[in-house]
Amino acid sequence: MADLTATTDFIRSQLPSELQHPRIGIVCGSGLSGLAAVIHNIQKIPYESIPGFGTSTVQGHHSELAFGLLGKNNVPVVVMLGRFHFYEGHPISTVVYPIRVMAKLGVKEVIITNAAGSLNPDIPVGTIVVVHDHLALPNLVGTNPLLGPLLSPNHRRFLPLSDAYSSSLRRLVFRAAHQLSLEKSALAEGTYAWVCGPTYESPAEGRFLRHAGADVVGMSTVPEVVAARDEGMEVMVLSLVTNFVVIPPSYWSIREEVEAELAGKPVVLPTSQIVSHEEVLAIGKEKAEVMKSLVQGVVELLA
Ligand SMILES: O=P(O)(O)O[C@H]1O[C@H](CO)[C@@H](O)[C@H]1O
Ligand SMILES: Nc1nc2[nH]cnc2c(=O)[nH]1
Repeated sequence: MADLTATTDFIRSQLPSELQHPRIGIVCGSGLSGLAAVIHNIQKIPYESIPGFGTSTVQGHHSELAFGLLGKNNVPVVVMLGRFHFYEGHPISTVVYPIRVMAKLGVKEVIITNAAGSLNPDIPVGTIVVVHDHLALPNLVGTNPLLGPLLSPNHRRFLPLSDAYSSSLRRLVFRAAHQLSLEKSALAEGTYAWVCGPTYESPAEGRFLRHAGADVVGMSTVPEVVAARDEGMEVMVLSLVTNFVVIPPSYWSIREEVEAELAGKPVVLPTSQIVSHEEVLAIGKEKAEVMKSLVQGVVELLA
């Protein structure tokens, strides 16, 4: 891992003193970097210039670390305008490096956003899911960001994750939503499944994740959550549902379809939907305002 002190020294050298000690860290997911528009006194540092950072290569992810003041009460924040995904080929330590940098800069709470597919018929596209738990298949089978030697004697060897998603921060989301007069249906609570990607789920994988208890699925966030907890920070995650994961019934049979055709019986084909990153970004754009207001509302309540 790169040297955290060198990274934070470099970052501070690029900032005026009032922005050097951010209180809250924010990660903007696919298509959700519009938050930058409401940050006052914003200063952006390109990822490629920061020691230890990779470059975010995914469409809809800017590749800049922003510092500034957010909300009516001018809370100093550090914002990742774009993140690193494991599927981009970054080592898992690089994926979570900015989170460790946030901790080193003094951040105590991290708000993480992402775009995700819904596995739950009760959670439609456009809903913002307040994540209360996760299912991390990569963590369970060997792609855990905490694999390897302890970073310091202060880090724990066995990190519990039963309380990873702060209940007090989750409460604040619903309070902020109330202040914004959001409809009840705008928010849901649920479990996020982290998959490596970059493929979207096959129907059987979608069914599997749903049966395992996940409500939404995406290719990010959980490594950041794990690293943030490892650094002792409080975490809140908001997933914007940008699409449905297609889960046709497993009993659909092409043989029965052909036999029905040959027998001259009516054939009802399952509706087919193919998810795309363009669709993900389009919904992100549509819902950017709500996400922005919600994050800003939580920051105002927190500080
Ligand atoms: O999780 P974020 O970065 O919001 O992006 C989500 O959208 C992309 C797929 O469309 C994947 O990267 C997935 O993880
Ligand atoms: N894995 C996964 N990631 C997503 N990100 C946005 N939508 C999806 C999805 O359907 N599946």
